[in-house]
Amino acid sequence: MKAYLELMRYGNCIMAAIAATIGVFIAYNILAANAPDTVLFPFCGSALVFLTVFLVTGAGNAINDYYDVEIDRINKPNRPIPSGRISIPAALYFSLALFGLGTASAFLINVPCGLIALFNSLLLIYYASTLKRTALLGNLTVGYLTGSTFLFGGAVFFERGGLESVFVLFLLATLATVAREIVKDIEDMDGDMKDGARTLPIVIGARSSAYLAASIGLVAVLASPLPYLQSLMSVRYLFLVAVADLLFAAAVYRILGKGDPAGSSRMFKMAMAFALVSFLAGA
Ligand SMILES: CC(C)=CCC/C(C)=C/CC/C(C)=C/CC/C(C)=C/COC[C@H](O)COP(=O)(O)O
Ligand SMILES: CC(C)=CCC/C(C)=C/CC/C(C)=C/CC/C(C)=C/COP(=O)(O)OP(=O)(O)O
Ligand SMILES: [Mg+2]
Repeated sequence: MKAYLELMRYGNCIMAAIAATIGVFIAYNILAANAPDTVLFPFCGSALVFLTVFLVTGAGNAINDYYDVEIDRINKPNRPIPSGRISIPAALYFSLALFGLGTASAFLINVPCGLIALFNSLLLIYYASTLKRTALLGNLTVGYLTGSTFLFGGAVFFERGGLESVFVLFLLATLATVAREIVKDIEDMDGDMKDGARTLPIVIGARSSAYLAASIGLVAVLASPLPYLQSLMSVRYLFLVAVADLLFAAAVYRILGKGDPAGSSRMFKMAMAFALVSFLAGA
């Protein structure tokens, strides 16, 4: 059981599910502010949103490790599949089962949510099998998928414009994730090169990739006041996201100043987690 939770990277699943639930809450706040007597908070829908994103994210992580087993034997040999704790066929069937359950639960919410979950599931499989080995396109894909958690939450109110209401959260999460994914590719250059992957650092070099990741990360920081300026978030958000911005700046320094991709990737993730807390507190 523990190995399967590790294969799912359940910490990421919880983060992603919380982000999607924040998307529901933000969209509800905006719609209820404009039509207080006609919008009811969807408790059941929120639970299904949390469950769907938890399952589909876990499926995406599992199928990723299924396709990455040869890279991970070099880069991350202690992961469940290369370490032999989970067999390759078991990992595949586990991932497909999670995709099926997650997509089914999304359709229980409404058709737009079901279609987003189905599209994201197919994209996660295509990313793991193909896209992740293409320069920048793989990074943009993971960025969209991570940012789409907010869109998925807003889609609960699809017919009332819920998607548009959370677009800026989608944008911030996508920018931050793309920056971190480029840094992760710098960290994984050895295994990726042996696997014949043509990631951005392999194509343009680690230093140029570091500058691009830093630039995208700093754009995300500069854009971070937007949810407050758009009245999506309270002033509490502003104070808390300032801490996240400092962590993003530290992540940028780690990769540009110290040439430490592993440390920068960890710092980016801490910044993203703290940014999520600021969304929660400010919503
Ligand atoms: C500037 C600003 C305010 C940015 C917003 C940042 C934000 C709120 C990001 C949300 C992040 C989120 C929804 C994360 C979900 C889980 C996750 C980490 C997804 C991406 O994972 C892909 C990654 O490659 C997994 O690798 P690892 O973390 O090393 O297992
Ligand atoms: C909104 C819905 C229904 C689903 C969203 C699903 C989400 C949040 C996806 C986020 C991105 C994600 C979890 C991608 C999974 C694939 C993955 C682990 C990408 C990074 O893989 P590698 O580039 O191989 O790096 P690793 O070394 O971490 O394996
Ligand atoms: Mg991988």
